[in-house]
Amino acid sequence: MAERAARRCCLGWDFSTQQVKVVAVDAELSVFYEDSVQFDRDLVEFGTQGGVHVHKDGLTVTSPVLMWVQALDIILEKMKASGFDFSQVLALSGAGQQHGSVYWKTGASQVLTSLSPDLPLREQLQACFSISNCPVWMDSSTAAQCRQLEAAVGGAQALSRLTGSRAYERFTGNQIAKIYQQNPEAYSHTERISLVSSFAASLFLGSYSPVDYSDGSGMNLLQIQDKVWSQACLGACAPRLEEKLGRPVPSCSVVGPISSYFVQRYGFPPGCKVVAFTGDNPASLAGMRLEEGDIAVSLGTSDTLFLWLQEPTPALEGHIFCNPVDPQHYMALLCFKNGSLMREKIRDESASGSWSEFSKALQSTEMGNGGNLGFYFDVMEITPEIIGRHRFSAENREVSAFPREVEIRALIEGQFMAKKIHAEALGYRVMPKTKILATGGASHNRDILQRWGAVSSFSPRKPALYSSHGEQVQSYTQ
Ligand SMILES: O=C(CO)[C@@H](O)[C@H](O)CF
Repeated sequence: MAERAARRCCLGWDFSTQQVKVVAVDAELSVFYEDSVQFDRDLVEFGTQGGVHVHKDGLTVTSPVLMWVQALDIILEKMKASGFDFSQVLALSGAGQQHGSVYWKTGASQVLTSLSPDLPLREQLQACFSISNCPVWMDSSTAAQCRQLEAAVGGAQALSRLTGSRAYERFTGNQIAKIYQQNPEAYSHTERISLVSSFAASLFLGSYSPVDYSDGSGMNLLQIQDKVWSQACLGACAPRLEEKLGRPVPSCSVVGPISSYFVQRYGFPPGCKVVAFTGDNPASLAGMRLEEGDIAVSLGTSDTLFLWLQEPTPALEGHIFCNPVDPQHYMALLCFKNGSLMREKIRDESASGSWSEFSKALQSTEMGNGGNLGFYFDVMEITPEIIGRHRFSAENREVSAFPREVEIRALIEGQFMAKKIHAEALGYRVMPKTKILATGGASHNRDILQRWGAVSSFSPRKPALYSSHGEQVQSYTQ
């Protein structure tokens, strides 16, 4: 076989809710390799749905940490089997679903630093976690811990000024507090707590990687102005927490060279740099090269709307994170939990599980949906905190059902109107030069995007709308 031309590159990793994905990017920023492991499809023994387990209480949501570890084993073996030349990898970094937390058992660091290159990660890390099922961002079971934290620091607004957000159930500090309160023995046997992003970086580093400022802003623990842990918040959540978290670092930090495990097992060069991983949304802001005044919409498992800010403007709704690109700046974010999983449910119910049927329904109905409005929250929504499906006819009467085409348009228009209304309530404004950039799985569906463009073009300043490929999407007026 002809020798493959050497192609120096960097690897980008995404440890998201539903999959682990890798892309290889060369010096011309061309993606020449990508692969993914879908948890539900490729790791069926873990029995997840959408990559998670929703517990019987309907509020607790977790994912098995060993599923994430094994997914990495699988994807690296697939790369190796495909003949991927790891020796050309100069550096790697990545993203993780925000707010999720991983609990390393006392003694795990010794295992992590002395991995045998003859064995997969899962086999060696099997006994390294004090909590097997990690709380993830879809969890909403920590309302009590949220109230305790807000009370400890002087209320919701005070907490928002300090950490960029009032207390949110999915935020890591409240999740740690719940584990300390309900499973004190596991907490006492935990020597390190990582976010999903820093957990992934730790696997490549062969030691504990620090939390970065940007993803650390999603914990209700980091003072976003000073970039240090808030002693008041740490103390309100759990004892001796700071020693389990380590010191946070700027999101663009090189945290060290790749572990010898990957050099010997896969052929990475010993000098391959590991750059701090960060949260999926901060990574999207960085990857999309968002500029001041632009707005990004990420249509993923969750839908998020975010933008670059020079100054923090903490409020009681939405979040302010440290900026992943410029540590002196910030980013604002609104999160909508009923994102792609909600769209997939309506697709299955009203379009026979087919995206092309879904698109046809959007094409066959008018903008404004004849005055019919719908809001669909099958799981407890974050923005705002509400659950259930709520449909209203043109006569403003609540109805129990819509015809299937009307239902599909009501879902999409309702999701985008909610984003616009909540964003404007926080002061986000479409400016003359505003670009709206779309990313995430659903952004590949032009029919969905064009409805977002139509909704956002309600404003007099008709912003330019771009897909995840960077192409401008002409938003129909229908
Ligand atoms: O909770 C969120 C952001 O605050 C979600 O967008 C998660 O990051 C999705 F993984």
